[in-house]
Amino acid sequence: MNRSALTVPPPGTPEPRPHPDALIGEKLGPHYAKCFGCGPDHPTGLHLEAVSHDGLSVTAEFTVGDVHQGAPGLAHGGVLATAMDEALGMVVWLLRKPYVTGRLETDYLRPVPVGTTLHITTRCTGVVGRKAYLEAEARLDAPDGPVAVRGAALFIEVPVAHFTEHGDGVGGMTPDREVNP
Ligand SMILES: CCCCC/C=C\C/C=C\C/C=C\C/C=C\CCCC(=O)SCCNC(=O)CCNC(=O)[C@H](O)C(C)(C)COP(=O)(O)OP(=O)(O)OC[C@H]1O[C@@H](n2cnc3c(N)ncnc32)[C@H](O)[C@@H]1OP(=O)(O)O
Repeated sequence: MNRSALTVPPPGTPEPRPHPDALIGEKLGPHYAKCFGCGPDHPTGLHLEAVSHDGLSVTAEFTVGDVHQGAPGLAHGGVLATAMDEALGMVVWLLRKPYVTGRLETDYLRPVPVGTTLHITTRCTGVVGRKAYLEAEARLDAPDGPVAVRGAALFIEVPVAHFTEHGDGVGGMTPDREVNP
């Protein structure tokens, strides 16, 4: 993909490892019930479901519904970027520190019809200080289907105060998924 240097780790950056207490090889629950990306209580959200893997990687599935259209019968590009953002955020969750998206790059390679299940794979390629470098790929209807979207991102580690000062705090986070218990 056309990827800026900002989302590629500097040469020599060591391979990142998940936190020793991170759940690997397991289904990752939603981090917040009302989250547009993963929350089960969101009526028109993406309801993204993900599984973590060794190597600081996540696979996730998202089925495009009627409520996700841009052009008639096709997924909205912003919704697809959201799906990538969510699946990328689930990877940094495995570092068990709070992160937010700083930069998100998206390349759209194929249209994604309503009814498609996107198989998304995301991976962390390096962590330098507060910066986590990430990449993502979404394939049509199967883990080895045609690539429809590629993504890359820079996530920035933030203190928990980021959420208490700017949002409604961390009360909605499920207790067993706390970042820093
Ligand atoms: C029990 C506790 C529970 C807490 C739970 C909390 C969270 C849950 C965590 C995980 C949830 C699990 C899954 C997540 C699911 C979904 C993921 C969605 C994530 C999002 O959807 S989240 C919303 C959108 N997101 C924002 O709402 C961010 C708004 N923004 C800011 O809040 C600031 O902007 C911030 C904090 C980003 C930086 O501000 P700052 O002042 O702290 O730091 P600063 O600016 O110094 O940047 C430090 C270094 O990052 C470089 N840098 C920064 N931004 C860059 C950019 N855009 N491009 C290239 N480089 C960039 C600088 O160049 C510098 O680099 P260097 O150190 O090399 O100079």
